[in-house]
Amino acid sequence: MADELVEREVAAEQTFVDRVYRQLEQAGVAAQQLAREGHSRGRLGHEGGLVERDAMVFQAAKRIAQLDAAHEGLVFGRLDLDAAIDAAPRYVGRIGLRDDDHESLLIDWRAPAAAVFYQATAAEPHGVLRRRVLRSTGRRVVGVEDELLDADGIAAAEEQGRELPIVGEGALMAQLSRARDRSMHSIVATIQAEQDKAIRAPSRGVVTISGGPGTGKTVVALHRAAFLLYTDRQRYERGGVLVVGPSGVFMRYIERVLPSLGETAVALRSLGEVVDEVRATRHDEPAVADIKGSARMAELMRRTARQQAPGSPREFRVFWRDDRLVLDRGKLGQVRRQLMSQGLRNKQLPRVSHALLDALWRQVRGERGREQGRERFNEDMLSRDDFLDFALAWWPPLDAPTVLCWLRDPEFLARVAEGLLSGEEQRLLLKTWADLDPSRPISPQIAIEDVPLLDELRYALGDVPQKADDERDDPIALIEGAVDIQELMTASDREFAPSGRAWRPPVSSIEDDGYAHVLVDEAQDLTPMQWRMVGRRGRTASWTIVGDPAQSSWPVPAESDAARAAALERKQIHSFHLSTNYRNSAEIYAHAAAYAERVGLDADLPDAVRRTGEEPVAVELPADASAADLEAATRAAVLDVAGRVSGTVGIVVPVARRSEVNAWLASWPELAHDAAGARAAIDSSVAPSGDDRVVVLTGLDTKGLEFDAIVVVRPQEIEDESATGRATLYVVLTRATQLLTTVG
Ligand SMILES: Nc1ncnc2c1ncn2[C@@H]1O[C@H](COP(=O)(O)OP(=O)(O)OP(=O)(O)O)[C@@H](O)[C@H]1O
Repeated sequence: MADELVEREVAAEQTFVDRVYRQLEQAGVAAQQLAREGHSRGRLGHEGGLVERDAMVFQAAKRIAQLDAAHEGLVFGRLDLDAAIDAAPRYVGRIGLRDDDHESLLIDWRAPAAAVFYQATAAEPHGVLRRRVLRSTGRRVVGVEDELLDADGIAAAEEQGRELPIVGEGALMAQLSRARDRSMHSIVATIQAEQDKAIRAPSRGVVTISGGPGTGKTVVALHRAAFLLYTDRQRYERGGVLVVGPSGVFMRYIERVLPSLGETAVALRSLGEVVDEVRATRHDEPAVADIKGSARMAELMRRTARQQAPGSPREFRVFWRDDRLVLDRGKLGQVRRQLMSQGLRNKQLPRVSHALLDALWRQVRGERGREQGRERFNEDMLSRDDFLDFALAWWPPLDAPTVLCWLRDPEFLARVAEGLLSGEEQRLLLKTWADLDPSRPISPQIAIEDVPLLDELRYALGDVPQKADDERDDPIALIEGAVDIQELMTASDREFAPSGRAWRPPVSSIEDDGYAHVLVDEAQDLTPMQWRMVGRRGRTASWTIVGDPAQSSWPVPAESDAARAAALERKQIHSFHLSTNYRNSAEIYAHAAAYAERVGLDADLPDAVRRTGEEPVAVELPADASAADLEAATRAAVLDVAGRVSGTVGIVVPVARRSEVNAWLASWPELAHDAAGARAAIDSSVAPSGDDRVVVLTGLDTKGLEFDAIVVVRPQEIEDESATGRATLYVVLTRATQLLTTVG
């Protein structure tokens, strides 16, 4: 009987869903027609606007269908309201859709009319009698999950002949228990009331979202990005939305959420990719990362950007008429200081030749020379290769990678680091910079921690001014300094560039860095230097900042707080807090919370709502256990959990054991062929392919991710690995949805 009832309800919903898809196909036809007409009609008045909207809806729906056919349907929610409000059901979907009469058929989840779907509770039903979530596979409805919000209301409705049965076990629990795969999924169907408030917060100033592990901070922030695009598409599409997360692995984990909501106009960048055209993927060791992240590096970069280019000429001599003119160190020093005082280094390029000519002209004393005058002098000088070569070699246009490479020289570093860095700190930095080579692309040579330094240099150097085309052959423009830098560099490069690399202007300009909205995830981990870098992208933006201080891996929180405050200037802050852990089973989270308490982390402890009956398992090895014992115990643990969950398994290891454990995995035949088809991925940092179910990660790699099962190898070593090892281990212990085993 109960099954029959469910079947009947599912069939009824299928009828509606079929209608939605038919309507969508019509939108598709309209969209194609629009494309054929070259958009000419789209801009004309009311009718054109409607056709254009059809096209947009169709495109968004196509993207969603491609991405999520196997998981989530376009239509996911239904509300039955008090007849006094509306006796007809209202449907909520990932996009909005109208029928032929332009009446609403499906409400976009972000529209004000859909808010009640998320905000109604039994205590405050807002006129909602029943909330229903439709579970679908592609176009097929496979189940419904109902929630009763107003029992008296339903009884009254049934008296009036409306049938509103309650079926299913609750959408949230069904959603939370599903097996995890390699991607984060959208939660549109089950957004909870406290999350909805953060998603729909007005877009002014800064919205902060805090909460303990697994409370949905990341997924909520992404839905907020989609909400902002919906509410003010023009502004956010034109200005851009930047989402910054901790790692490439994390960005790949979250990259499907926004497209599955129909949004693609968002830049997802890991901290190693925030600067255009730069892509760093590896971390420095913790001691080096701590130095490179500290606010002192801003001063170091400022000083570096003001140094004379190593290897540049220090003197210029020329005969003109009856005079021997000399620019020696002292005179050049004066010109340098004068130019530097006028603004950013590259911005002075157009003034360089003029300033040098001034200094030379002051030395012209002979009668013949004075009589011929300054104009003639300028013309003569500017037609001499030796003068132009000198000018450009002495004050070359500089890009940030070239200047960063200056720091590989110990003497240079000692000079600029005076009073800023200890000898030991300089030694640690040199270890990572000694092999920098300015003639090779910079990205593969640098660590994630170097990227903010490059950005700092970009801003300290300034952009190289572009020369207007009509000034090309104008000698006056040349004197004014509008030299064609590219052409002249070719000559001077031959002599002065370290390896003959011709200088090219960077493609990106610091003026193009700004976004309309900046969303920072795992914000507790940003170093002061990273805050400065991200801050530059959001000077005029609204912000969403997401984090949990107890999960922080930055050792000097006060320094970071100051940098964060500076990045946000005096923007108004609206704070939201999430209090339910949707990831971990209650058993796993109790274990992690007890750990946090034991080691003295000041953790924000959310409630975990889902019980599985599976307690975490601790496998204890004797202190003198051999490598073979550790491997055997790890293998047993991994095979055990891999056999009991159908989704992903993470093996978390100390950094120093990473390659060792990867080698083990490669030699375990069971893993390659286990019953559930698990295949070992070799090392997460090389981007395992999509169907790999088992991955090896270090503690820091796990930030923001989740797995059905986690096996932690030697947790004590992870804790001892860095100054913030306890927080890292706490992160690791909060990654599993179903099973947690530690092998210690
Ligand atoms: N309302 C919801 N409905 C269904 N699933 C949810 C909901 N809220 C969160 N989740 C799920 O809970 C898990 C944790 O979410 P998320 O990763 O966003 O949490 P977080 O607060 O960023 O975690 P952490 O700080 O530990 O990295 C995800 O699988 C997410 O899909």
